[in-house]
Amino acid sequence: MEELIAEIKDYDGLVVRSATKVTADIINAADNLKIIGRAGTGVDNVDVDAATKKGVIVMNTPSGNTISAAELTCALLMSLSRQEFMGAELYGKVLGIVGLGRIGKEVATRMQAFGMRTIGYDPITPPEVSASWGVEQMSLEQLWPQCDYITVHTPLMPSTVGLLNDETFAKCKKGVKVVNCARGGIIDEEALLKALESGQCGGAGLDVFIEEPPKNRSLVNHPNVISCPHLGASTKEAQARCGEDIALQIVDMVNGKNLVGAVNAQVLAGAFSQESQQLIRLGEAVGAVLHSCSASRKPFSHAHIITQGSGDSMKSCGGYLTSAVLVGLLNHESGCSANLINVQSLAKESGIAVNQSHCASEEAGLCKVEVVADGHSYKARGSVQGGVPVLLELSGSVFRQPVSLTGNLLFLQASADPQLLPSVAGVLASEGVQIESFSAPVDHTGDVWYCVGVSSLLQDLSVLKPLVKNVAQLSI
Ligand SMILES: NC(=O)C1=CN([C@@H]2O[C@H](COP(=O)(O)OP(=O)(O)OC[C@H]3O[C@@H](n4cnc5c(N)ncnc54)[C@H](O)[C@@H]3O)[C@@H](O)[C@H]2O)C=CC1
Ligand SMILES: O=C(O)C(=O)COP(=O)(O)O
Repeated sequence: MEELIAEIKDYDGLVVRSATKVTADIINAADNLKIIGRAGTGVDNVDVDAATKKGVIVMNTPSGNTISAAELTCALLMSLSRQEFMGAELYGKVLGIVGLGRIGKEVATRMQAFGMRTIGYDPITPPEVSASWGVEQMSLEQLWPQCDYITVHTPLMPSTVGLLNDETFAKCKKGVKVVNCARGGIIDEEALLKALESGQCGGAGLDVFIEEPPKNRSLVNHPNVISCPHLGASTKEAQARCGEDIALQIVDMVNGKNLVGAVNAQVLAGAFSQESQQLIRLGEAVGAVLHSCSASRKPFSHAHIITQGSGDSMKSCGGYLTSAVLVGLLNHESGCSANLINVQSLAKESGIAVNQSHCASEEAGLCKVEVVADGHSYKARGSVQGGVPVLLELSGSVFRQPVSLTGNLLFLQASADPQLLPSVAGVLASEGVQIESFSAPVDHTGDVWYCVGVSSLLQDLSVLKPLVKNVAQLSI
């Protein structure tokens, strides 16, 4: 681990199997890290929360080793049936499969070839789906007493820790044989040892342990246990598949082509088209404008993002557009390095209440944002025109021409005044800054917002203070 912490600093990507524990310390030491690729299924060896907070994508290759893990499970079931001089046929016996996902399904169809009756339980896989591959679903209460063999194929999570425990072993047939090729702890290790000692459990095939390799050897050394050191995925074929899958998935992600296998970046799914990229740039730019214009009144307490338009892209972009706006709002905060992966959790940590809604309308796609900082509301409305993000309105001031949200921009709030432009131009010229564009609001009453495109940002914004009520600048 020390070695990885020292080495990881300059790397953009990290690919691991299950033995490498990617802890928060490793993730936080990785200044450039953008992606953690798990060449395999379970991501319980990666601190996914820490990665998400750091804005790092975690991705796995969930189907590359399915067949290998299923085959090892079947090999253990067969070995358990013939472990002694006098064995027992699998034919006609009942196999209970807890977890009917990828591996559970492959185990079922293989063991049916031996004439086993396959029953199972899964809270997500519909009974009619598992029935189509020969597994009758039932509650665990109904399942335990019927099984001659039980195999578990769930992820390790609070609801699956100790699925087989003292209480559930007691509900099983005496002499039931169990296999765990999923994760250590799904079958409670102490309960299993007790059941093996009492004969309630007639044998166990274990590929995984709570601690790997297990320091406590009581299960491994038990005469009725057949054990492997986490070899379910260790075949040439599975390793070739997982290695190739993770490499291709990372290359696709880096090339902005596709996002496959990400476990913590749901917001990015479907955000790779050119249209989505333009909307993301719009969201970030609108967020950045509101960040600059409300600079004196932080922190934000509320952000409401409304998408408007009838097109499919506007209906489906809410998730990533909201995140993009938040990136623009938060990215310039000191010490904050927000991106689309971590920004929702950063916003939550900063106490910003975020709302998102969509309003179907015949108008072209619009992104409207309202933020509240120190009790004051700031609003912006923008869209994408000709592939470029533009600002149409800022806090009640509708611009005569859409403001192109690119380059160096100055936002000025002042009383409506035709003399403002020449006065501002004079001050800017004396600072060596040229005006490249100027957008005035339609309205001429009260305090209004102007936007000025400039050749470079001002060193000292206060030179404009005598002319305006409020001034902000940013570079997009
Ligand atoms: N020993 C090894 O080398 C390998 C182990 N694995 C492990 O095998 C396990 C299964 O992998 P896959 O089949 O690919 O996963 P999967 O995600 O396709 O299937 C898991 C299934 O478990 C179900 N499930 C969740 N909670 C449950 C509960 N409380 N009771 C019953 N079912 C529940 C889910 O609905 C899902 O259908 C994972 O833990 C994975 O890490 C995977 C590959 C190799
Ligand atoms: O893919 C999984 O979940 C596994 O348990 C396989 O782990 P491994 O890649 O063999 O270290």
